[in-house]
Amino acid sequence: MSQADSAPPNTNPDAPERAYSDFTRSLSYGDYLRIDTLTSAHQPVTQAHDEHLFIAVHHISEVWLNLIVQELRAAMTLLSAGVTDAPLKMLSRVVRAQEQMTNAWEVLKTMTPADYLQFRSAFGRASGFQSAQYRMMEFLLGNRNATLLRPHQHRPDLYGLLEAALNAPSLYDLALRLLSERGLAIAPSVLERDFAQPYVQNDEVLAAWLTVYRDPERYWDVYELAEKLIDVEDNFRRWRFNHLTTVERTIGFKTGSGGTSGVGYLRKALDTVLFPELWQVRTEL
Ligand code: HEM
Ligand SMILES: N[C@@H](CC(=O)c1ccccc1NC=O)C(=O)O
Repeated sequence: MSQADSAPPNTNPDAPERAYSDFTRSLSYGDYLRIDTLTSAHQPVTQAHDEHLFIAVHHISEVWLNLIVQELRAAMTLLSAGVTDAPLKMLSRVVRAQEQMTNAWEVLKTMTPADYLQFRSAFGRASGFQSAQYRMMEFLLGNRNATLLRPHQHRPDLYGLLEAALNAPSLYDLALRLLSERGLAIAPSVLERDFAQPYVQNDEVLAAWLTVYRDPERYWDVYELAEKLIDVEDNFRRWRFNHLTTVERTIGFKTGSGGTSGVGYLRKALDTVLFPELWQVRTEL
C-alpha cells in the first residue's frame, strides 16, 4: 500500500485553491521581504563552485549581525533608562543568534583549501576585518580600539556610526552605571571614563560584583544581567575560536587578505576579555 493510500483523508481539499493569488494591491511574500534585493547581492566573481557557499555564509552571518546590533542597541537604550526585564530578553536573543553564527562554520568547513584557492585571489584585499556590522557589535560590547575605524574611511556614513559607538558607553559601561544606581560603590573615574579607550579592570568594580554574587536575591536583576553578559562573552569566544580553526584549516599561516598576519592576529584576539570582573568574581567567591 502506498503512503497516499494510508494517509488520512484531506479534510480541506479546497485549501490550495483558496490561497490568495492576486497581489496587485497588497504585499506578497517577496515584496515584503525584498527577496529580489536580497538575492541580487549574491554575485560570484569567478566560476568556482565553492564561491557560492562562501558568499552565502557571509551573507547569513551579516544578517545575524544586523539582528544582534539591533537587539544590543535596544537593550542598551532601556538599560540606560534603568529598565532590566526587556533587555534580558533581548540579550537572550543575542545569545541564540550568536549560536547560529557559530554553527555556520560547520557548513563553511566543507570547503577544502584547494576549493578556496580557486577564488581567493579574486576578492583582492577584501576581508571580514572590514565588516562594519561586526565592528559595531564589538564596539557595543566594549572592545574599543580606534585603529579599527580606519578601514571604513572610504565610507563616511559607516565611519560616523562606528565612531559614535566608539565614543559612547558600552553595554558593560551601562551595566556598571546600573550597579552604581543600586547603591554599589563605583568610582566616577570608571563611570565617566573616556569610552573610546579599552576598559581597564578595576578592583572596586570587582568588589561591587562580589556583593551582587554573594547576595543574588537582593540584586536579582543585575545578577541575571551579569550572567547574561557571561553567556554573550562565552558565545563570542566560541565564534572567534571556530573562526580561527576554520581559517587555519583553510589557509594555514598565510597572510590575511586584509593585511594582518592572519592566524597570528586572530589568535591574539582570543585573549580579549570584554567583562573582566565578571570572570574574576568566580575566583573570589
Ligand atoms: C574560509 C573562510 C575564512 C577565512 C580563510 C577567513 C580568514 C580571515 C583572516 C585571515 C582574518 C584576519 C584579517 C585579515 O584578513 O588579514 C579574518 C578576519 C575576520 N573574519 Fe574571516 N575568514 C573566513 C570566514 C569568515 C566568515 C564566514 C566571517 C563572517 C562574517 C568572517 C569574519 C571575519 C571578521 C569579523 C574578521 C575580523 C576579526 C577581528 O578583527 O577580530 N570570516 N578572517
Ligand atoms: N581574510 C580571508 C578572506 C576572507 O575571509 C574574506 C574575503 C572577502 C570577504 C569576506 C571574507 N571573510 C572573512 O574574513 C583570507 O585571507 O583569505
